[in-house]
Amino acid sequence: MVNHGVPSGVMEGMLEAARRFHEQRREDKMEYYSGDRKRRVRFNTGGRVRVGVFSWRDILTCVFHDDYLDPQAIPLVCRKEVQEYVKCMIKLRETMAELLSEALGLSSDYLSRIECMRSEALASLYYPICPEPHLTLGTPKHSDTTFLTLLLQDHIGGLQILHKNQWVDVPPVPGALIANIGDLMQIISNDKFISVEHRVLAQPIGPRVSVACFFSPSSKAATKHFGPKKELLLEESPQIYREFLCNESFTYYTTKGQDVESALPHFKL
Ligand SMILES: O=C(O)CCC(=O)C(=O)O
Ligand SMILES: [Fe+2]
Repeated sequence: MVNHGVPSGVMEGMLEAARRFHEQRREDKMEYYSGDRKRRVRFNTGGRVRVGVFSWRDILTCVFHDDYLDPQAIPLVCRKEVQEYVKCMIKLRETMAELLSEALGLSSDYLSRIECMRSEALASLYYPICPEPHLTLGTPKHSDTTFLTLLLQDHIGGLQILHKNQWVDVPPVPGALIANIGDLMQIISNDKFISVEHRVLAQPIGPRVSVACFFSPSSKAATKHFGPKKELLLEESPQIYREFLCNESFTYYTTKGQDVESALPHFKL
């Protein structure tokens, strides 16, 4: 868990704003209701995650391409908070990019230079109280498909990671953020970093609010090839994954990738 200088007021403000959006009248949210992934701001409820797998949650997604989204497009009830929070996420991303580059033994500006985290999708998640929690999940088991996720959760709990085949609780810690490695980071690190599988339980308590910031490449970088960096490939760690275009990975994730447990095998050599 990390938190490099995101003021606690900004985090609390973001959680409250997310709750405010979701607790509006249905008619006010429906303006944003859409299944079209090309829309920069969209609201969705429950829905199919994979064949036979549904989620017990509502989601408002705001997509910042190259760190930018027209403020007018953001719902007014959460506009100020979303802008402020994303500004902090962008700052924290720079710190994370440096730390992760160094952890890979690369120059500290490497991940920033390849622009693999220069766009953000900010997801405000709302998990209503579930009357029959044993029948479903808030968010089914998955690993994140992008490079990095910074996650903020409220005090309710329910997030779990899969560790040695066991589900382990990630208890809420006030003022803390969770950093999740995504599949694409696992690939370019040649398995030095692992994208952990996680899920959120449906619960008889709540509602639970969380905010996930998913980082993906800039529009310029999305047209370039990514793959394990040569410096990371040694005799004892031969190349596991092939090169890929981000647009290709995006298409895979939104089509066939929806029906497999993990998309990583698709990228193996
Ligand atoms: O709500 C959470 O705490 C996690 C959500 C999540 O893992 C996701 O949306 O990818
Ligand atoms: Fe996730």
